[in-house]
Amino acid sequence: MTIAPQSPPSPRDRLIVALDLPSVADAERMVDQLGDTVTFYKVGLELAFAGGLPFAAALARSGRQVFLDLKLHDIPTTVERATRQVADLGATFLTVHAYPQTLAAAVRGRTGHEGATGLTVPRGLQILGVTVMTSYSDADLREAGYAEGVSLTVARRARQAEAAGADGLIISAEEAARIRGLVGPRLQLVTPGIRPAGTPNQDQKRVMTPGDAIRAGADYLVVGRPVTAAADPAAAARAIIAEIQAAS
Ligand SMILES: O=c1ccn([C@@H]2O[C@H](COP(=O)(O)O)[C@@H](O)[C@H]2O)c(=O)[nH]1
Repeated sequence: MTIAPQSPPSPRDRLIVALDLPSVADAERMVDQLGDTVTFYKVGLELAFAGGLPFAAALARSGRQVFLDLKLHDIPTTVERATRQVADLGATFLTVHAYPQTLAAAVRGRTGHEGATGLTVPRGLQILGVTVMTSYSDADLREAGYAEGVSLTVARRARQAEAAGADGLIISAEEAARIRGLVGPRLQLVTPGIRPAGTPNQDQKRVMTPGDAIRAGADYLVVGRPVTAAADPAAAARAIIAEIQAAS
């Protein structure tokens, strides 16, 4: 079988807006405000625990791309079965923590699933391994008992994710160029910790501007508060997309 090469996403499709909001009603309002400017949304823990999974499925059915940032981490059977359930929601990306057992289980869960009809259901779900959270510095990681620090830990987890058959990585854009050299072109590099110039870092420690992140080799930028807490979220999103375009 020949697989046609995928065309690279447009600048607009490379921006993933994190809907870290307290209710589905707030999320619906934000999606309405952003209109056609944004095509790709992330539903994380806050919204998922507020009824966000049916909302995410509806968003996917409406033609938007959906990233379920659920950061699964459990014994392999639980992760595999949970991934099977998530695969039915129509999302594009699902995160799991980038540990070898967890990654391998999620990859099994997103493939070869039998639907209610007994036929294998075709899957679009891609598994992203969370390497080291962008809110962690070297000191934070060492305090948590990981003596290697950020750079070596991200590299180790990236190689393990590739070996496990994951589709992509959550890294900070600071690591993108080096990790691309390590893992080759197959894995999608998805980067939170994006801060347009002049916006506060808040709890993020490893940050980059949208333009620098694209130049460093990020495939997708995840942006939450700089868009959702802006006075004009659509204008903030348009400015980021313009920066992505200029840097592409
Ligand atoms: O390492 C990680 C993994 C996930 N995130 C998520 O991305 C967004 C970032 O939101 P901002 O408001 O732009 O800081 C948020 O949903 C995190 O849960 C991350 O930041 N870092």
